[in-house]
Amino acid sequence: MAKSTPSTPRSPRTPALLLLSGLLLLSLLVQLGVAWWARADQRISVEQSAVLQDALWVRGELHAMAAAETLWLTQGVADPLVRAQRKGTELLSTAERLLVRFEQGSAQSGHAKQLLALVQESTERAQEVLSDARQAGPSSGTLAMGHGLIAARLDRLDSVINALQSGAQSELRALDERAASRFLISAAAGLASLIIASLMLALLYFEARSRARAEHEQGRLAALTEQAERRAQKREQDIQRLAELGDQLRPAKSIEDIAEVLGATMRNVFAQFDGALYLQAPSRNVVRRQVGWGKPNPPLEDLFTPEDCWAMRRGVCYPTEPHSPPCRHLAEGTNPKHVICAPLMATGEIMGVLHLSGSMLPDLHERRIAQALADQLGLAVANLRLQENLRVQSVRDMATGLYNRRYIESALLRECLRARRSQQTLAIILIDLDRFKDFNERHSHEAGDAALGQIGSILNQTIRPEDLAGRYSGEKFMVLMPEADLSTAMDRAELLRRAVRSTPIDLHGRRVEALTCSIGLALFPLHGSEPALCLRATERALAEAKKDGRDRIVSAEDEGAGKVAQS
Ligand SMILES: Nc1nc2c(ncn2[C@@H]2O[C@H](COP(=O)(O)OP(=O)(O)OP(=O)(O)O)[C@@H](O)[C@H]2O)c(=O)[nH]1
Repeated sequence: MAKSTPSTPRSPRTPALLLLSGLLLLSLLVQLGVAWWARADQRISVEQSAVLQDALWVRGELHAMAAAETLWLTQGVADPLVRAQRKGTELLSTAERLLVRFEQGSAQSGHAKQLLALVQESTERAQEVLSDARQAGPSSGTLAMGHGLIAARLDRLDSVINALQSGAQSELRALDERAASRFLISAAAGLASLIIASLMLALLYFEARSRARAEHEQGRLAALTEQAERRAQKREQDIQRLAELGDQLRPAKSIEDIAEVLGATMRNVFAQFDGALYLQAPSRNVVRRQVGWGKPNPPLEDLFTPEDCWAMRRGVCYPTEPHSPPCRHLAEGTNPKHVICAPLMATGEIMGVLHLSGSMLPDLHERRIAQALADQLGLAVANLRLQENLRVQSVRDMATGLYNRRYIESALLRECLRARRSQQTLAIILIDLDRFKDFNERHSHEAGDAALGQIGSILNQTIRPEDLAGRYSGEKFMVLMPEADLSTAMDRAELLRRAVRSTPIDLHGRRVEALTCSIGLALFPLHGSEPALCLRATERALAEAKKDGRDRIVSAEDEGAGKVAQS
C-alpha cells in the first residue's frame, strides 16, 4: 500500500510572523533613517561650529587689525599693522568660505556677505593706511578720522558677527531640538523593535513548541497507525488460520486429532492466552477437558457441570459484558474479565466450550475469533459424533443393540483366523428363541420387537467383555467366545439359556411370560476346520436342540447324542 507523504500544515502563526517581520523591518528602517538624519545634522552642527569659529577668528583678526591701525595712527608703530595686513588674504578666504557655506538669499548669507565686505574694507583700509604712512606719516586729521572709521567699522563688524553667531546658534538650537525628537523617534523605534523582536521570539518559541508537539503527535499517530496495521495484519492472519483450521479439522477422525490441530492453531492465534477445550459427556451432566495449552495459572479445572459455565447455559460467548457474573468453573484467582468462554454449538446443540484465559482484557476481535473457532470446533465435534453414530449404526443392530449380522459374520471369520494363528479355540454359539411366532401372535409384533431388545440386553450383560454377541437373523443370535474351551462355552451358554428363561418380558410396564431359547454350540477348529464348516456344525447342533424339544443346549460334540442342558 503506497503511503502518502503528509504535507507540513501552514501554521496559523505564519501571517502574524510575516506581519511582525514587516514591522521589525520598518522599525529598523526608521532607526536607519534617524541615524542618517543624525549624521546629516551632525554635519550641519560641525559646519555651524566652524562658522562660529571662523566668524570669531575673523572678528579677532579684524579687531587686531583695527588695534594695529590705531597704534599706527596714535604712536606711528607700523609693524603690528604690517603683520595684521599680511593676514588679509587668509581673512578674505575665510570670509569667502563662510559665504559659500550659506544658502544664497538666506539671512546668514547676507551676514556673510557683509562680513566679507568688512574684511575687504578692513584690509583695503590697512593697505591704504600703510601706503599713506610710508609717504607722509600719520597726521592729526587722519588720526581723528581714522578713530571714527575704525570705531564704526568695528561696530558693524560686531553687529555682523553677532548676527552670524545668533544665526549659527539658532541653527544649533534647532539641531538640538531635532536631536531630541530624533532621540524620541529612535527610542520609540528601538522600543518597538524590542517589542516586535520579543513578540517574534515568543511566536517563534510557540511555533517551535507547537511544531514539536505536532511532530510528537505525528509520531504518536504513526505509531498508532503502525499498531493498527499490525493488528489488521494479525486479523487477516487469524482469519486465514481459521479457514485453514476448518480444512484441517475436516479429516479429523478422533478427538485426539481435533486436539492436535487445535493446539497448533491456538499457539499462533491466541499466543497470549492459555486455555482448554471442554466437551460435554454423552450423559450431558458433565463437561470434561479434552485438551489444554499454555501454562494456565491457576490451573484449569478438568471437570465441571454444564451449569457451571454461563456460555454453555446461555449459548453465547461469555462474559458478554465486563461486569457479567463469572462462570463457576473458573479456578480461584482467575480474573473473570480476562477470560473468554465460547460455546461449541452445532445443529442447535451445545457440545462443549472453548475456554481461554489471559493476562489482559480480550478485545472484540479476540472474542469474535474465539467464537468462530468454537463454531468450527462445534462442527468438527458434531461431524465426529455423526461419523461415530454412523459407524455404530453400520455394525450394530438397532433393535437389540447387538452387532448386526454382517459384523458378526466378519467377526466370525476374523476370530477363526486369529484362533488358527494363535492355535487357540473359538467357541461359536447360536441361540434361537423358541416359538417366537406364537409370542408375536399372542402379544403383537411390537411386543416381539420389545422382547428382542430385552434378549439383546440379557446377552450383552451375560457374555464376557472379550466375547462378541450379534443378531444373526430374525430371532437368532450368535455369540463368539475367543480362546474358550468346550466346557467354558457350555457354561456360558447355560447361563444365557437360564437368563432368558428366567427373565419375564416387560411390555411397557406389563410383564408377560419369559421366552426360552435353544442353543447350538461348536468349537473351532475342533468341529470344523474352516469357519463355514464350523458354523454349519453349530447350526446342526441348534437344529438338534430344536428337534430335541427346545430350551436346551446341544454342542457339535454331542450332536446326535441328545440334549446337553435343560432345566
Ligand atoms: N417381532 C418380530 N418378530 C420377528 C422378527 N424377526 C423374525 N420374527 C418372527 O420370528 C418368527 C420365527 O418363526 P419361526 O421361524 O417359525 O420360528 P419359531 O416360531 O420361533 O419356532 P421355533 O424356532 O421352531 O421354535 C417369525 O414369525 C418372524 O416373523 C423381528 O424382528 N420382530
